[in-house]
This record gives sequence, C-alpha cells and structure tokens, in this order.
Amino acid sequence: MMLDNPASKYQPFVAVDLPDRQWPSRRIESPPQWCSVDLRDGNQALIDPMDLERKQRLFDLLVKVGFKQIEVGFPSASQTDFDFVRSLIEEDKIPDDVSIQVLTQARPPLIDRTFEALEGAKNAIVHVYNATDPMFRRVVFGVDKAECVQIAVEATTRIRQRMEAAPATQWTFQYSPELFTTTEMDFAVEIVEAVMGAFEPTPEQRMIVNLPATVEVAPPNNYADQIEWFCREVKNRDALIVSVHPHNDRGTGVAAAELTLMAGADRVEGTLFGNGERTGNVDIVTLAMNMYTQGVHPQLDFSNITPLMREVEYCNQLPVHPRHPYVGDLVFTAFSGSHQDAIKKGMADRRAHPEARWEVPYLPIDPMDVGRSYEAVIRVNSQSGKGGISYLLEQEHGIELPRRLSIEFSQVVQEVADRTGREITSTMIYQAFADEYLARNSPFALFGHRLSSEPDSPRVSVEATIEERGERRVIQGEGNGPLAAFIKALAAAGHDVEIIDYHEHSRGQGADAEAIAYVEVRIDGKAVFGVGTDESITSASMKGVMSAINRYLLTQAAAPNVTAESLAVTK
Ligand SMILES: CC(=O)SCCNC(=O)CCNC(=O)[C@H](O)C(C)(C)COP(=O)(O)OP(=O)(O)OC[C@H]1O[C@@H](n2cnc3c(N)ncnc32)[C@H](O)[C@@H]1OP(=O)(O)O
Ligand SMILES: CC(C)C(=O)C(=O)O
Ligand SMILES: [Mg+2]
Repeated sequence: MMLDNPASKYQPFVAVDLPDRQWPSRRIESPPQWCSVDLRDGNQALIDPMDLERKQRLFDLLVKVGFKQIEVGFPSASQTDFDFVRSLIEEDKIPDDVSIQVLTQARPPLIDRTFEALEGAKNAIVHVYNATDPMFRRVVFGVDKAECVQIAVEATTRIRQRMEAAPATQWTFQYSPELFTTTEMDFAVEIVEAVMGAFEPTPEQRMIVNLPATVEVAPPNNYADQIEWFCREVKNRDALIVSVHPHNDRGTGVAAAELTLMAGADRVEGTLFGNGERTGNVDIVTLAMNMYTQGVHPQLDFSNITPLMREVEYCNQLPVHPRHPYVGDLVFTAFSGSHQDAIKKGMADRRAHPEARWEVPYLPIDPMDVGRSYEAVIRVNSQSGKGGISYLLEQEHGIELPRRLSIEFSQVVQEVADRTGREITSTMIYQAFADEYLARNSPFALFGHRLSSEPDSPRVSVEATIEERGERRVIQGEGNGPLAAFIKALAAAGHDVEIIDYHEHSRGQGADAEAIAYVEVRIDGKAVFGVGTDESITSASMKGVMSAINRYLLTQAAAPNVTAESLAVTK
C-alpha cells in the first residue's frame, strides 16, 4: 500500500470471470418491463417526502406515461405510505392493467402490515429484500451466510402463506438480494435459489428476482457480466423475471441498465429523471429515450416532456438540471457558432427531405418528438456566428440574409454580444438589424417615385423625389429596369453607385406581406450593403440603395471596415 496515496484505502471491484461473455455483441431490440420506483426509492431520498396529494399526482402521471408496474411505497414504514396504498385501492384509482408494488423488509410484523395495506388490491407485487453483501452481513446484521439465507427464506414462506390466504388478488412475488453487485456471485445464486425453493415459481407463474446495484461501485460492464453470469448459473431461469435496479454513484446508471439488458435482464427499476438515494436511481426517461433514438419504441410516452418534468419537479420538490438529457432547458440549444451553422444547414436539408431519417448535426433527437419546438435550438451570445444569427432572423422574422450580408451583420451582433457579455435575443438581433440597415433614411431620403416606359421598349424612366440634408428635389434617369434607371438618376444627382449584388424575397403572408431587398453597392471603391422593405418590390430595392448610400455617408467611420474582397474571406 502506498502510504502517500490516499486512494489506497479503497478496494478495487471484484471482476467476474466470464471470458466467453455474449452481451457485448447484442443489441436492445425491445423494451424491458419497466417499474417506476419514484414513489418509494425516489421518495425515501427526498428532503421532504411526498404528502398524499403529491403521491397521487405522481402516481397519475406514471400511469399516463404508461408504466404498468409502479412501486407505490413502503406501507409498513409510514402512515402516509400505508394511507396512500389504501386510498389507491379503496378509491379504485389503479387501472386494471397496472400492478402496484410495495416494499418490505424481511421482518414478520412488517410483512403482516404490508398485507394489511394491500387488502382488496387487484394486482400487487410484494417486494421483500435483505442485504446479502459480506460487509452488511458482518457490520449491519451480524449474521453468517446461513442465517442470511434463513432471513430471506422465512420471509418468503410468510409472504407465500399470506398470498395464498388472499386468492382474490393477482399476486406477484419479488425478492431482492440487496447489494447484489457486491455480494459473492455464488452466494447470490445460492440465496436466490433458496428463496425460489420456498416460493416455487414456475414458467407460468414467475417470480421477480431483482438484482440491485444498491451502490454503484464498478463499471457498467462488470454489472453486465454479473447479470449474464447469474442468468447462466441460476437453476430454473425460466421461472424468473430478472430485474435490474441500477443506482448512479459512478454516474453510469444508464449505461449499466443498457448493458445489463444486453446481458439478459428482463426488467428495469428506476425513476423519472433519476431521483433517488445519493446520486439517484437510474433515469428511466434517458434510458427510454436512448431506445427511442435507436428506433425501438420504449412503450412509455415522453412526447410532451416539459410539463411532465415540471410536474415531477413539483412532486419531488427538486429541480431537473438544465443539461439533463432530452429534457433540460438547454439541451436543444446551441450557442456556439460552428454548431449553429451546422444545425441551420441540417434543418434546411431536413426541410428539403422531410421523409428522410433524422440527421441534423448536433441534435441527436428531433426536439418535436418530446414536445419541444425548434425555437430555442439556436440562441446567440458572444460564442455565436453568422449561422445562428441568420437562423434566428429567418425563423422568427422572415429575413433571409444573403451570405455576404450575414457575414457583415454578424460583426454588428458580435460587437453587441462582446460589449454586453449577455445573450442576444432574436428581438434584439432584429432591432440591431433594423437600426443598422432599415432605419437608414437620412441624410438621404426617398419620398416617392414614378416609373414610365414606352410601349414595346425595355427602357424604363424614373422620376424620384429625394431629400438630401433637408433639401428636396426631383431626380430623373433611364435604364433597362427600374433599379438601373434609379442608379442613373442618382448618378445625375452626383452619387456614383455601382450595384454589385442584389437579392429580394417577400416577407410575411397575406395582407401583411412585404418585399425585402438586399442591395450591395460599391461607392468610392467600398462595398456597402443596404436593405429596404416596402409593399412594392421596386420601392424596396430603391430604399435598399438609399440605405446603402446613407450607411456609406453616415456610418462608414463606425461601421465595420468591409470591402468586397475582405468579405469573401471573413469568417
Ligand atoms: C436499499 C434500500 O433502499 S432498502 C429500503 C430502505 N427504505 C427505508 O428504510 C424506508 C423505510 N424504513 C423505515 O421507515 C424503517 O427503517 C422501518 C419502519 C422499515 C424499520 O424501522 P425500525 O424498526 O426502527 O428499524 P431500523 O430501520 O432502524 O433498523 C433496522 C433493523 O432492521 C434490520 N433490517 C434492516 N433491513 C432489513 C431487512 N431487509 N430485512 C430484515 N431485517 C432488516 C436491521 O438489521 C436492524 O435490526 P436491529 O435493530 O436488530 O439491529
Ligand atoms: C430495496 C432495494 C431493491 C433497493 O432499493 C436497492 O437495493 O437499491
Ligand atoms: Mg434502490
């Protein structure tokens, strides 16, 4: 032992010797039996355990999600749990296809009280446990292996008798060798087989053997080895439903559940969002959604996950982390530029191929599948780039910036983001866009124009009323189209402007529809963008040119120093 290494006081886990393990090459192809233990294992870990109202709300939610097995409490432990079980039964609140499960220690008075609570239930699972791990046998119980087996067998016998005395209930028996993963594997099989000897399950009437990682102390592959080993070794495997109950002390509860299912487990006990003792039980939402994203429907409904999360937060009085898989407030949001750019392209590709499989960069799942919108997919701060800014303008304001303009405008937003150090909302982005381009109507303003053309001639004449530094006048020009004619008129008035690039589209629908024109011009060798909006596309394009001239005249000192050449290589 290295005395200067404080970690040397810990023991490494004992690996199972299973060189011919089969589970690594298996896949999960169907969902397991799910059992929610929110109302028991989750509840026993809360600062304030749930009262009857919260328990009932969570029970109703679990039923709605689709759980068919729900551990509703430890009725011999508290009056609240006892009363809750009684109210479920007496007020007929349990759907016929749902089994309630209750936990008891392997102690006769507690078993008797448990059966009192269950009187009149249609379907019930009685779950008894005792710790089998060597440290617990020595430190907590002061028993040897034989005495440990005796505790389990006597409890099983008593439970069997109580079940036989109440045949109107459809009973299922469940035994957990608590701390299975730190129990000697051959002893785990020995005690389970002794319990099976007392209960006598059959393939037609199976019992549940729940093999918990009560405290997660080893990597998930070892739990999987233990499950595969157990399933091979135990006699009458076909009379058992093998259940796993991962905890999350090492942060690998979900991985453990997945690998143990590959290793042969039939059933998983866990909680919504992973509430539970210490670092929690395995999170069934993540587990189920992981299956979903592999094309396996978990048969649990998480299609409207945000209200579900809020309800669970209310019942547990604990928040769900904003980065929690599939549900956290931030998990469908990209702030960083390259992610946003890729998402924007992926979403465009998706719109072009809506029937294709889901393939959007950085979004492992379609947010719509859990009831989230695309709204928060992109949010902008100083880590963002042009892709995200353009995406928000496009999605929320119908503005489809041409590429070079989006490069220029992203620098305007970047300046605001760097200066404030805060998130820039889509409203703020729109405002910055409007201030920068649309509000540019002085010192140069357009007050109206008239177009005319000769029949059969492509030539167009324009007569426009402009105001420059307070002085109003009429300018005239002729060209191959309205915009060309307007440029000619401006040249005659002393403003030499060359159109480099031009884009337009309509924005909004119906009576609210308007045209938006993006004009890139060269003035005195400098590339400048302008944007104009109007009901008429011709007016929008002229306003766009005016916006560019105004930006050139007024803001060139403050505006980013951009030339046509530099835009081609920026960002
Ligand atoms: C891994 C798990 O999640 S296990 C479930 C844990 N959940 C809970 O404990 C919540 C509900 N529990 C309780 O309210 C109480 O513990 C009760 C009502 C069940 C029992 O309370 P008490 O009778 O005061 O016993 P307490 O829990 O303090 O002590 C445990 C005693 O039961 C024994 N015991 C503990 N677990 C078991 C078991 N599964 N089977 C048999 N005996 C057990 C202990 O050895 C100890 O015996 P001792 O007094 O002779 O030393
Ligand atoms: C009661 C048992 C199954 C338990 O919660 C555990 O071992 O974690
Ligand atoms: Mg547990």
